[in-house]
Amino acid sequence: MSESDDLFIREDPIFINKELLEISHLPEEDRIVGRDEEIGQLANAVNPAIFGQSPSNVLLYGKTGTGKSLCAKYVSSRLVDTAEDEGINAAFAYVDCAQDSTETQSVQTIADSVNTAKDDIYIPDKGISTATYYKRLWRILDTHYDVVLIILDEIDKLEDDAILMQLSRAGEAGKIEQCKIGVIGISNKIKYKDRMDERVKSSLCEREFVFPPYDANQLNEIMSARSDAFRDGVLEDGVIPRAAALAAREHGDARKAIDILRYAGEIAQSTDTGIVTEQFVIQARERAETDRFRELISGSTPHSRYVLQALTILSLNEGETTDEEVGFRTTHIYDVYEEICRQEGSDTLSLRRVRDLLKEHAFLDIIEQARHSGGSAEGSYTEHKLLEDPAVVQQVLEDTIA
Ligand SMILES: Nc1ncnc2c1ncn2[C@@H]1O[C@H](COP(=O)(O)OP(=O)(O)OP(=O)(O)O)[C@@H](O)[C@H]1O
Repeated sequence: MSESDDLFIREDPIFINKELLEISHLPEEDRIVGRDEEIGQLANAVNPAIFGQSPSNVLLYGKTGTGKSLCAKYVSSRLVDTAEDEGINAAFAYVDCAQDSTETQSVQTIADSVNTAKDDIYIPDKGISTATYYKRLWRILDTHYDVVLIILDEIDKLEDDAILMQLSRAGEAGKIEQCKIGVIGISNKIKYKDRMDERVKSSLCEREFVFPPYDANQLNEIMSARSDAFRDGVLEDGVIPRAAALAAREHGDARKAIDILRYAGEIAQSTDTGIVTEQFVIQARERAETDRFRELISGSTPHSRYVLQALTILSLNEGETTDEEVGFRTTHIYDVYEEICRQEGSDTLSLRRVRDLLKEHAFLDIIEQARHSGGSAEGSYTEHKLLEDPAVVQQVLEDTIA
């Protein structure tokens, strides 16, 4: 091959602005669709910050991909800009509590992200006590800011309420004198509040908003507003409506819709057709499902996966004989689980432990559990049902168990 021959493609044939479809991308206002009301309510709750007063603490609920994080970040960044116009020093910190689930990790992340001056206060990644992180955080807040918003995404993943207690009481307890703190908690679990300590609950849940799922039209609009991620003429007409319809069927998740669109583009890239077809959308949906599920079970132990595999085998076998989704009893799952352990050359856990593992899967919304009363002869029992497509679960488990 001579040097003038092109070994590489110099121009992406499909995407022209792919960042628009990255999940971390924060779209501008004109690309945020159908959330005017939620944005207005949230803005109203934190509005006092503009006058240097305490913003209300807010809890946002809603299923995944309903725009909670997006609206929280958008309103916070607008607040910071508007406050600045009014001569108020404001900032916001974003914590992904799934990643920073301990008190120390979350306080470190907050302190680090507000420590923009980096003059005399040093926030190391680790190596100092939780109490020292707090002390430095309070000092940064009082030295540099009038008001700070703290977004705690997936707040239900925090190991305990300790940081919530600290943040909600910092002013009263005299830890900070000048700076006001507002907390925006975000959760997918509507029951999260029930688990909260009473004192934390009363101060953190001053306002609560529920984000409803998107319908197919809204998903269509959300994706259309980003179709300039693609080169002109690359998207077949039916692609966005098809992706919207698929995502709407599964609880109106905008994240999934955007993932499907991006993957469909990537599939087109790899096939050299130069065009994104509806067929690619269908393949992309399978890939999006598989990826999401792989992430969901990535931290699970081998036995937790064996238990899930047992339920998957039962679901797949049952699917051959009936179209109805049926549940399976714990003892039934346990029998199959024992067989899997034998094949894997592993000891079995007790029935009670397996029951706990099933409960954990239910907590992650991988399965659904229902209690039944079998009448006087049988007593009551629990049935378990896969919420994910069994074929997807099987595919992922094959990859991870192997
Ligand atoms: N109304 C909208 N307009 C434009 N894009 C949106 C909208 N809602 C969500 N998105 C996009 O969908 C993706 C997921 O949204 P977001 O992270 O805000 O959802 P979430 O409700 O916080 O979900 P999770 O609980 O899983 O974090 C993001 O890429 C976001 O940009």
